[in-house]
This record gives sequence, C-alpha cells and structure tokens, in this order.
Amino acid sequence: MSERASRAEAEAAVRVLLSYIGEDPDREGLVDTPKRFVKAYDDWFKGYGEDPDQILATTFEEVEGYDDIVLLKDIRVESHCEHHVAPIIGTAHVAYLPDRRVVGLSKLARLVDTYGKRLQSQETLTNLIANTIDRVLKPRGVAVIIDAEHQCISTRGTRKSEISCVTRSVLGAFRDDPRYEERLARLIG
Ligand SMILES: Nc1nc2c(ncn2[C@@H]2O[C@H](COP(=O)(O)OP(=O)(O)OP(=O)(O)O)[C@@H](O)[C@H]2O)c(=O)[nH]1
Ligand SMILES: [Zn+2]
Repeated sequence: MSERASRAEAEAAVRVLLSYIGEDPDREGLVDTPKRFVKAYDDWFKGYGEDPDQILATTFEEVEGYDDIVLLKDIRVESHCEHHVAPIIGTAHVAYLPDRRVVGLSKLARLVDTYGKRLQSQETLTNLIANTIDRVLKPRGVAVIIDAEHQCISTRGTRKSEISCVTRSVLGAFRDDPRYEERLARLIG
C-alpha cells in the first residue's frame, strides 16, 4: 500500500480539483474549502480508524435463555461507492440467532456505521457486516439485508433516480433452514 498522504497534501489536492472544475480556489468563499473538505472526509471516512471486531467485543448472557431472532430494523446506511466516491444512502436490517451470548443492540448499528464510513461496494458492505458478526459472536445464524440508493446512478451517468439496490448476506441457520428467512421476512414486513 502506498504511503498515506498528509493533511496538507490532501488540502492541496482539493485546490487542484477546484481549479479543475473552473473555480478560483483563492476567491473568498473558497479559501477555507480545502480545509473543510478534508475535515468532512475525516467524518465520512472515519471507519478506517475503527476496529469492527472491538465493537462486538462486549457480550452478555443474562437473557433467560433467549435464543430466537434478534433483528435491528431500518438502520440508516451512509456510505460512498468505491468507483465514484458518490454517496450510497439506504437502510440495513441486521439479524442474528444468538448462541447464548447477545451483543448490545447499538453495537449492530455501530458496525454498519464503521463499515459504511469507508469506500464500499454494496455487496462488500453487506458481506463485511455479516461475516464480522459471524466471526466475532459465533451465532447460529446471521442475515444482513441492505436496500440503498447510489447517487452515482441517480445524480449522474444513467440518472435513474427511482432505482434502489437490494443485497443480502445470510449465514448459518438463515441459510440452511429457509423457515428462518421466511420468519425474518415477516418481521421486516
Ligand atoms: N456492483 C456494484 N456496482 C456499483 C456499486 N456502486 C456503483 N457501481 C457501479 O460501478 C460501475 C462502474 O462502471 P464503469 O463503467 O467503470 O464507470 P462509469 O463509466 O462511471 O459507469 P456509469 O455509471 O455507467 O457511467 C457502474 O456500473 C456503477 O453503477 C456497487 O455498490 N456495486
Ligand atoms: Zn459509484
């Protein structure tokens, strides 16, 4: 992997982009834009500095033997496509079948955020979330469904604004026993 660019280099690159689109990077309104742009990137891509496994590290077992589906519905997904660095905005449903241990519900949403705040394809994002839950929690099954709009399709190129892309990753019992996925579909509605 090539060496990581410095903040100053990143800001200089934004100046080049502003010049490329025909702007004057030195006009008053744009003087601080490279700085703001890089700061915004720090936020949109903060997932590179986070450890997904660590998010799921704290689990608890005091759930009276609960072993049915745990589903977190309608988690907002915010990501950027790795081809155009254009926003991907949508919804994720994350479900798992605990094997004694459960994880804090917010941690599933945090996991979606951590992987979302990196450059992604929707397929990779879906599999990364499912595979991490599978690897760290070792549940009996995992299902992740993402429904998202890609602004590289809706605001440029083909400009098809009504299209959304649906991806799913199902592992363990959700994959082996179709009844689990049917129940999940009913719960998601
Ligand atoms: N499979 C997949 N494709 C994606 C995703 N996000 C964007 N793309 C597609 O990546 C492709 C890149 O195609 P290219 O032909 O290299 O790029 P392009 O000329 O900008 O393509 P157009 O968008 O068709 O104008 C496009 O078809 C995008 O729609 C994603 O998450 N998954
Ligand atoms: Zn794209």
